[in-house]
Amino acid sequence: MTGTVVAVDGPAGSGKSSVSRAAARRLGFDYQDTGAAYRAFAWFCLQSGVDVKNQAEIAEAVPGFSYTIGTDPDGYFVQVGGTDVTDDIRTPPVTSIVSSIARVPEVREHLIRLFRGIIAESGRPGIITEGRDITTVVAPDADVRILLTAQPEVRAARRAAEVDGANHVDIAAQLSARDAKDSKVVDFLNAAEGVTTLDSTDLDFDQTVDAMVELVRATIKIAG
Ligand SMILES: Nc1ncnc2c1ncn2[C@@H]1O[C@H](COP(=O)(O)OP(=O)(O)OP(=O)(O)O)[C@@H](O)[C@H]1O
Ligand SMILES: Nc1ccn([C@@H]2O[C@H](COP(=O)(O)O)[C@@H](O)[C@H]2O)c(=O)n1
Repeated sequence: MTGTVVAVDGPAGSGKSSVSRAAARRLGFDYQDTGAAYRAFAWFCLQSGVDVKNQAEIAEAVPGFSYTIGTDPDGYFVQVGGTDVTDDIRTPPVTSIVSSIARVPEVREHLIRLFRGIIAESGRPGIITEGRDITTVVAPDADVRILLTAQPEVRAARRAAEVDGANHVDIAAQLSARDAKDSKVVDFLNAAEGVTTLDSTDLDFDQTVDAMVELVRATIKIAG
């Protein structure tokens, strides 16, 4: 039986992966990073010589995509056909094409089925799944639905702090370009009905994790 399902959406760099993973660890839940699947498929297309400007070619590559993700927050990994791609999917060549790949309907249909299967098969008391369309498309009936956001300049500053010598202006432009492209496919900038907005602009990392954990615990208490 599926436990508590938590859906988290938000723009690039809003803290979806890091905060969701830390909250899952605290709650003893599984954690599913759906952006990793789109990135892994983009990596697979590059490796397979698919013309990433050709939607038909991208769609034809879908059946050959074999994907595994670790949902233990302490055992995160991403594999494509047995190859570990956990780090490779975060590199600029993948990040620069992932939005074009993610807008192909056959890709979305395939991955959404896969995400729902992973949620259904979770053996833990709950699972936090994060991405762009989790609260609205993948798991609209989730027990807890959160839009995690932060002001664009704050998101860019946090991302820039991850990389030595990063150019803050370039990073802000990249985040905003990706959000503009992605938000043509799904709306993750506005909270859908019933979705709670968690704005971390003025919160530090631990305060944001505390707020997410509290939202989940409050729901479990009401339900139980
Ligand atoms: N409230 C916060 N205070 C300070 N830093 C934070 C906070 N939330 C997240 N961060 C940091 O911001 C950076 C971006 O977070 P993260 O990678 O989790 O975002 P994301 O939404 O998953 O991004 P993307 O969509 O690009 O994958 C990380 O370095 C993370 O530690
Ligand atoms: N539910 C989702 C999740 C992700 N995407 C696309 O994947 C890209 C990478 O996501 P990250 O969270 O790892 O940054 C993102 O830019 C989207 O193009 C998606 O469409 N739906």
